[in-house]
Amino acid sequence: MTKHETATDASRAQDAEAVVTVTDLVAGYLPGVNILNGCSIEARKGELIGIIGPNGAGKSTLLKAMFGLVKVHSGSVVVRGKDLTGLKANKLVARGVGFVPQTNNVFPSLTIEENLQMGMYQRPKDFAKRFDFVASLFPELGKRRQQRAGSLSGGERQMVAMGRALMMDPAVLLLDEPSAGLSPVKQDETFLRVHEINRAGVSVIMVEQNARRCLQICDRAYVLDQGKDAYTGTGRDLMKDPNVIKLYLGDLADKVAEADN
Ligand SMILES: Nc1ncnc2c1ncn2[C@@H]1O[C@H](COP(=O)(O)OP(=O)(O)OP(=O)(O)O)[C@@H](O)[C@H]1O
Repeated sequence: MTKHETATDASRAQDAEAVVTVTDLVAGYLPGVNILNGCSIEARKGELIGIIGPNGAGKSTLLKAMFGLVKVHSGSVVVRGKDLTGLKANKLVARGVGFVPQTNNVFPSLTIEENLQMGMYQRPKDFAKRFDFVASLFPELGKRRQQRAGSLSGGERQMVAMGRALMMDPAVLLLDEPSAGLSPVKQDETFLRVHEINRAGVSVIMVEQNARRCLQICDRAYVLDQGKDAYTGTGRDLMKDPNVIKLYLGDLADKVAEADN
């Protein structure tokens, strides 16, 4: 049974408090050129939120704007009740926001352990405790802590990058296309790990190109179009929504119908 099929999980999440509320975000890389055009999303405590949409819709830009890497022109990013709009990344990390970029997300010349230390430079005394937590989610990282990250496979690097972001005990983890460039088997493994991270109590906002898998594991998702949240709902509802299918999903709905039968 996938997560979105458990009614109790869904209703629990609906009652939960908001961890992140993004309201009417307008942001872009260049003056006068907005990529986000009034985008609003919310993640409640314990939720796994998917962000999908066509190429160039602004999915990665949304995460970067939330993480202080793209200039916000208007709108707000509120985390656990505090307005953190436009704060720099290091301040956001200290306030409970973790971010895993899509590429160049490990230090290849450093060992796994050193990579994880880099995630904790603001709170080094808690290293051992947090390392144990990360190693409980990713046992391979614990066993191979002295191995250089540059010698790891793409899937293993993704785990190091997620592990590093988890070191600061984030309330919300922002993941930019964690399955990008991985084989189908490794993609499945990565989604499983994301699900486990979420089950360990971390709210997750995940941008994904692999819409079908994303909608299968998330509690709710947003479909972005032209820098705005065009549709939202549970994964299953979105897969059946004619507007979403027309905009983005194509023949995905047939596959869902097949799976239902
Ligand atoms: N560093 C940058 N400088 C200027 N424009 C950028 C930059 N990065 C992205 N853009 C532009 O912002 C728009 C949205 O890009 P973004 O990467 O957020 O889309 P996306 O929905 O994540 O797409 P994809 O699924 O293809 O990764 C695109 O038109 C892109 O060209």
